[in-house]
Amino acid sequence: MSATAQEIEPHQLFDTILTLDFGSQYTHLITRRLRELNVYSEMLPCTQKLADLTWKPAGVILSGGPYSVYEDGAPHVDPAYFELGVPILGICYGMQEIAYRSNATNVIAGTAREYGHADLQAKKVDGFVDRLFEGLEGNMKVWMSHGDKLAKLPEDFHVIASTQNSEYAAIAHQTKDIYCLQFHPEVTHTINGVQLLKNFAVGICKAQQNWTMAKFVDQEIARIRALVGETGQVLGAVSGGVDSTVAAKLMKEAIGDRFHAVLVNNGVMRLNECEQVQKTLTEHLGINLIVADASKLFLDGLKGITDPELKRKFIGGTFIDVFEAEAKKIEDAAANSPKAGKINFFLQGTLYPDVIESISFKGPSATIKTHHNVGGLPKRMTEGQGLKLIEPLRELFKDEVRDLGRQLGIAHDLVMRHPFPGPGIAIRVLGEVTPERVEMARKADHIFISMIREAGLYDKIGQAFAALDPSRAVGVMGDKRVYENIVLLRAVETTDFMTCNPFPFEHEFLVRVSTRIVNEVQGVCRVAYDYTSKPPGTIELE
Ligand SMILES: Nc1ncnc2c1ncn2[C@@H]1O[C@H](COP(=O)(O)OP(=O)(O)OP(=O)(O)O)[C@@H](O)[C@H]1O
Ligand SMILES: O=c1[nH]c(=O)c2[nH+]cn([C@@H]3O[C@H](COP(=O)(O)O)[C@@H](O)[C@H]3O)c2[nH]1
Ligand SMILES: NC(=O)CC[C@H](N)C(=O)O
Ligand SMILES: [Mg+2]
Repeated sequence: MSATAQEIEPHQLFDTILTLDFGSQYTHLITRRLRELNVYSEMLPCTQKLADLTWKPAGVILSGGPYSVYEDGAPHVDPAYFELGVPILGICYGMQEIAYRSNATNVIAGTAREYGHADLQAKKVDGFVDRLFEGLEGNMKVWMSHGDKLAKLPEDFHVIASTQNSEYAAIAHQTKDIYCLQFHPEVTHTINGVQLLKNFAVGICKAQQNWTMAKFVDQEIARIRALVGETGQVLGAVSGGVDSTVAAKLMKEAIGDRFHAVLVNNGVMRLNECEQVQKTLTEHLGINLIVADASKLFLDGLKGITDPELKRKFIGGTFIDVFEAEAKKIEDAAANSPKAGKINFFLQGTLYPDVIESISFKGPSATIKTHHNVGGLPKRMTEGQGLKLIEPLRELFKDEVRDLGRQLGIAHDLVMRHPFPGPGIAIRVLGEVTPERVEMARKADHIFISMIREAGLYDKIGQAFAALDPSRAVGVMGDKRVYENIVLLRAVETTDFMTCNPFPFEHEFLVRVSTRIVNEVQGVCRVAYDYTSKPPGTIELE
């Protein structure tokens, strides 16, 4: 990355609150809540040394975490942050860490663990420590999740709020800008938690609330131009999904037709999807999209594969083969023309949750599905062809990407599309994938999604699709015995796709969908609705 491109990273442009992650499930919510307040925030692992940080945060938050500060091997913060001269807020583990640093006997295992609601009473101390609870002087419902507690007040600290169980529910240093909360202000169960974070970030750290999408667009376009230079060419894998479409539009704005978008028809896309995506991207967004039809290659190769992970591996690997071939074709076609030149960049729609997943301080975490690991797709491409990655969305959450899409003038329907996995219908045809089975799943999915749209439910649902079960069932159709396939419908409510609940359709609606699918999709005689939440299920069935 060139020096100019480095200079305009968001944390250089916006006052940034740094959240150091000690492994809590809620750490990313701290970052989210601050950004909702238009304060830019980034999350780094708790092992981040201040000396290795290339920018100065406006304030530092130490998150919660599953460890006990007094345990062997528990993570500890680099003491240099306390000499940086910016305000510090410790949340739960973060609070215990601050107390422990002051004196190791300050933190002990509590006699009663405390999970859930608590009634908090803020206390006026008459001093600058009152600023954290400014405007929140009365009673407040907060959410606790801890087993350890402070045994005594660290030296030079005041109690600024208590609950019945936690005498030290909030404490603050008498002269330095150090604040600690035993409860979690970042979860929605803490009523007014956002106000507390605002008091810290805006009131105490003096961070400006100027993180907006409009600003991000300008800044990101400038960054891409600096990175790619005057002649650089960029290749992008574009699926028609929200992330790659928004990223592609941004590239188009930044470098025009030096951006080449490629959609791979892998034979497991939805009904008419490739045609529609091509039309939308070309006509509506002015992006020149090449559709590489590799459907036979994919479908032939999928023959006989039943294991979900093997399907993903085969599809991922074949994607790369196709992209490599396309990159070469584009270069060859431009040879001896003014546009001749090597493609030296590859666009990827990586989002912040993927980044968080890979940097979060959780220790070795189990891989549930390979797609959760960042950068699986283009690794061989980037190493093999020496392509450099461009990831314009890597600081953004999904709803921020949607916001960015609207900012770039992308139509509502496109911006609000449900996510669709790269391996497509191949992981929705459970067991072996054959062209006939793909066709059944595809038709059933089309009926289900069209009916959801007609009922005005599409935007209320996080993701919906039809899948095909590997077993068959007996039915009676037109007085004849049939032994045919079972379609599984899945629709979920979710905001972050990490957890979900089944969507509560009205019974009558599902009956109507079922009737249409059985009537219209040849080879299907049963329809079932999946009521599993995540966890223990996952959103996809494979
Ligand atoms: N059929 C395809 N052709 C080209 N690239 C694809 C295809 N399917 C997936 N990709 C690439 O893989 C990436 C990951 O897919 P993913 O589904 O996570 O994102 P998306 O499709 O852009 O957005 P969404 O999450 O809304 O579906 C895409 O951003 C795109 O770069
Ligand atoms: O690009 C992708 N490649 C995959 O292999 C893949 N598997 C799941 N998903 C999508 O990820 C989200 C969470 O899905 P799960 O609960 O099934 O893990 C949901 O939005 C899923 O559709 C994938 N996306
Ligand atoms: N949520 C947390 O940060 C918990 C901190 C610590 N592990 C405790 O149980 O008290
Ligand atoms: Mg997709």
